[in-house]
Amino acid sequence: MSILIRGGTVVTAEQSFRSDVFCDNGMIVAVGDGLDAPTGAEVVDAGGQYVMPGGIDPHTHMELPFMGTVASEDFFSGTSAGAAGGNTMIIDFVIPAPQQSLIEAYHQWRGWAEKAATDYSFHVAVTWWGDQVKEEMGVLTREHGVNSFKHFMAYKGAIMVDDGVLLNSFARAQELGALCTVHAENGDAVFHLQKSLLEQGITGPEGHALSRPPQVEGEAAQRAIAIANVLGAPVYIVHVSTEQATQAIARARAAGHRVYGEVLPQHLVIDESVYRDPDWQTAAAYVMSPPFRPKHHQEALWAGLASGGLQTTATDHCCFCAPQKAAGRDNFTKIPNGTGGIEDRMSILWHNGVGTGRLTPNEFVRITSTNCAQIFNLYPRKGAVQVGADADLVVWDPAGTRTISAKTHHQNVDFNIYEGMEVTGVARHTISQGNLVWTDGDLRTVRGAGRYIDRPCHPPVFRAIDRYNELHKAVGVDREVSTAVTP
Ligand SMILES: NC(=O)NCCC(=O)O
Ligand SMILES: [Zn+2]
Ligand SMILES: [Zn+2]
Repeated sequence: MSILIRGGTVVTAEQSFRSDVFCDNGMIVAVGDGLDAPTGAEVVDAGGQYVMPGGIDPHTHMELPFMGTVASEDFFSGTSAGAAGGNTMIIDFVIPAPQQSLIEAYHQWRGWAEKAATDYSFHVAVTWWGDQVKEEMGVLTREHGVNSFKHFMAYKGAIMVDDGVLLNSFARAQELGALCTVHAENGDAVFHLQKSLLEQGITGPEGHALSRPPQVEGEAAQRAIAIANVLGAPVYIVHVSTEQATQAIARARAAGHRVYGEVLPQHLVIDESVYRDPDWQTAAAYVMSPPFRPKHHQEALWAGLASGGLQTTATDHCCFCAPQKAAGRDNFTKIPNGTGGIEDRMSILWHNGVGTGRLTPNEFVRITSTNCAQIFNLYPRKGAVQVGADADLVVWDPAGTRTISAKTHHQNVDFNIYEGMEVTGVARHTISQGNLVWTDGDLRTVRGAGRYIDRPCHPPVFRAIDRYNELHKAVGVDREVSTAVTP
């Protein structure tokens, strides 16, 4: 199938220019003015609209088994909802149970993801350590296109790892040319505070935020960065929600370290007051980790995105419906952690970022696709509008408006954390592999049309890091054998 996108303004991470874009056989084959539509080509009128790389969400959890239940959104419904919001790729997480083979878990997730409607890839979590894990990290990078590993510093007693595991895993990943990512919260501190709050009789969702104060994230982010620095390894902090973690990343980057930070739109626009909602079910619907914060943290996150100190935006899309959240009715530590939003990420960021002058349209592209593609070694196949790139595009209507609601969204969850927000900036058409999968409100995704995308190790930045580390490697002192002292 071929498709001509006519009359729009192409917006990339670097520049904006009037141009048509012609796609054939799943790829962009021409970018230029006045392109002709060959017979049979579909023509999309992009007059007055922006033609941008499709959004890439580097942090989702479709059908994740978690906290005694399974996330309600599966790979088909989730990637379809993503397409309705202008996304054309996700990077989800394989999360092996402690002691489970990483390869076995990887195949489990690959099976679940076969129903995805748009392209996808996987980070693999390291949830325990041993020779088997070390070996399997190598197999995943060499044979299965995995170039990033995830570490949870929280969820004590489940998938949390300690500093010893971080050191071993970061060192191994560095050897393989793979990037380590971390969920930065001090799990011991969270556990301690949870216990103490329950003892005080605080059992409601407000306890969730009280047990995970900003310092808990700031300390863990700083520790993960320090551990990475000790090894000369890069590190990527997922869902940065606080001023403290933002500053830790900025300090490290100013000192020349390769540290990356990801922000979720929900942390930019929703604050901690939601946990004090008098309705338990509403308050519980917002339970996610890290939790929503006092408002002033939002300004720090926006500043991080605008300054380039924070590079990517994701959703951590992990949906649980009200009956699932109800598992924590009497104890906030049992409320499944997670919120949705893959359908709304792009609109929330456009409306509150570009619409308020915090971001330029080019910066918007950078933080919704290009930086992610570069950091996780997908660029320029993804995250670019250029000949030879995949035809994964969004035709963005900067003046279009919609009101977000669970009544009209395509996400398989009964609540929308942005309920009632009216946003300007909407995906008018989404093109995945050269096919129109969302057009003027019509969702045309196909179950199973998504492809698993390999991500090779050793992206360019790793070659620079390897060179730097080689020039700065530890050198011992070559001493002459001493004859001065004889026993
Ligand atoms: N974020 C969240 O609350 N749930 C999903 C697991 C994680 O990313 O921590
Ligand atoms: Zn997390
Ligand atoms: Zn997550």
